[in-house]
Amino acid sequence: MDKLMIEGGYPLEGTVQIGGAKNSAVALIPAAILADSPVTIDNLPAISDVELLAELLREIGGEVQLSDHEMTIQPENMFSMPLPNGRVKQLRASYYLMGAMLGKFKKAVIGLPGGCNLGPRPIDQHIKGFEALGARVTNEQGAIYLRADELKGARIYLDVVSVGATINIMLAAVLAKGQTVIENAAKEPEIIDVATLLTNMGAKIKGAGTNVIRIDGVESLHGCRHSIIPDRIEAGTYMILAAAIGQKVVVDNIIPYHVESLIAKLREMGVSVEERDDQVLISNHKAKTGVDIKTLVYPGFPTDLQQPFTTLLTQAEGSSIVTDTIYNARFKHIDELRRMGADVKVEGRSAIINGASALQGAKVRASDLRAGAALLIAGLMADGVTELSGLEHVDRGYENLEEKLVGLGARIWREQMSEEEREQVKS
Ligand SMILES: CC(=O)N[C@H]1[C@@H](OP(=O)(O)OP(=O)(O)OC[C@H]2O[C@@H](n3ccc(=O)[nH]c3=O)[C@H](O)[C@@H]2O)O[C@H](CO)[C@@H](O)[C@@H]1O
Ligand SMILES: C=C(OP(=O)(O)O)C(=O)O
Repeated sequence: MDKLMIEGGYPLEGTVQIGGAKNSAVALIPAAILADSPVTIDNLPAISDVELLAELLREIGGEVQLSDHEMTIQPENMFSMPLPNGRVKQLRASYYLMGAMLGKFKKAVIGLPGGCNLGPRPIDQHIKGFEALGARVTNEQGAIYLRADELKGARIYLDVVSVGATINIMLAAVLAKGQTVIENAAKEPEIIDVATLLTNMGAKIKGAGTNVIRIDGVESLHGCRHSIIPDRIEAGTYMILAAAIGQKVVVDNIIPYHVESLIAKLREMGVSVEERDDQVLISNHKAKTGVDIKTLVYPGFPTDLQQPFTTLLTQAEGSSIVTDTIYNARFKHIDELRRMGADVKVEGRSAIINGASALQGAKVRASDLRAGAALLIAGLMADGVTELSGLEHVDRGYENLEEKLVGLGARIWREQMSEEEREQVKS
C-alpha cells in the first residue's frame, strides 16, 4: 500500500499530455464482446480500471493483448460465464458487462458493481431498459441475473438522464431484433464515442449525442480499430490544477469544446484560458473571485470535476457555493480539505466555501477517485508536506500521475506506508 508525498508551494509550468477517456474506455472494452472478430482500441489510458476489465474479458474466454495504450480483444471464444463477485466489485463500469453479455449471449450473471462511493448509485434505469428489450432480470444474493429468449427493440424513456443506462441499453440493443429508441438519453461525449465504435463494428445507431437515440438491430457485428477520445475529466483536473498553482500550463491533446463549462467558470473566476485547436493554455497571474457552480448532465458542469473545483475555490476571494445535483453526497473530500485549513461547510447538497484560505500540508485520505484529485491539488498548493493515502482510488482514473506532475515541476513521489499507517487505514 503506497501513499503520495506532495511537497506543496512550487508553481507549475509546462505542457501536460492528456490520455484517453476513462469513462469511454470502460464501456468500449465490454462493447468488444459483441463482435465476432478482433477489436483493437487505442489511446487507452493506463489505469487500473482498464486492467481489471481486461482480466474480466479473459475470465469469459476472451484473448486480450494489452500493450502500450492499446488493447486487442479477440471475442471469438467468449462464453457467458457468471461473474458474481471479485473483480466486478472493484469498478463501477463492470455494469457494462450486463448490456454487452445480454446482447451477445442473451444471458449474464454479473455482481453488483463497485466504483466510487458517492452515495446511492442505483441501476434501476439500466434494468428497466433490459426488461423493455425482453430480458427477465432478477437480483439474487447481490448478483444481477439476466436471461432472454430473444431481445426485441423497444421504446425506452429514461426517468433519469443516465450515462450508464444510456450506454448499457445501446450495448444490449445493437443485436436485438427491430428498432430501439432511447428517449431522454444522456448526451456525454463518451456516449458518442461508444456509438462510434459500435457503428464501426456494423451497428446502426442514429442520434448519439442528442437526447433521442435510435438503434436498428443487426444480425452480427465485426471487429474494427478505434481510437478513444481524450479524457475531459483528466484534462479538467489539470486545468483546475493549473489555475490553482500554475504559471503558464498547456493542457494538450484535448477537445476544448468538451470542457466548455469548466472554461466558462475559470474565466468567471478571473483565470485566463486561451483555447487552441487541441489544447488550452491556462495563465494564472490574477487574484481569483469566488463563483457558484451547480453540477448538471452534459453539457453542464460535470460532477466529476466538482471535487477538484472545490479545492480551487478555497483560493478565491469571497464565498462560493457548490451544488451537486447528480450525486448529492459527493462531499467526502470536504472534511479532509478542512483539516488542511480550508473554510468549507456542507449544507444539504451544497458546499459553502469561504476564501481565500492558506492551506497546510496534512495526512489525508482519498475516499474516492475525484476526492483524491481534490486533495492532490490541495497538497500541491499547501505549505509543507501532504501525505495522501487511498491511492487505489486515484489509480482508477489518472495515468502516470507523478510523471505528468513532475514534468510540470511538482515535487511529488510515492512511498510505502508503514505497518502502523496501514493498520490505521484498515480501522
Ligand atoms: C463509468 C462511468 O462512466 N462513470 C460516470 C457515470 O456514472 P454513472 O453511470 O453511475 O452515472 P449516471 O449518469 O448513470 O447517473 C446520473 C444520475 O442518475 C442516477 N441514476 C442512474 C442510473 C439509474 O439507473 N438510476 C438512477 O437514478 C444516479 O444516481 C445519478 O444521480 O456518469 C457519472 C455522471 O456523469 C459520472 O460521475 C461517472 O464518472
Ligand atoms: C465516479 C467516477 O467513476 P466511476 O463511475 O467509475 O466510479 C469518476 O470517474 O469520477
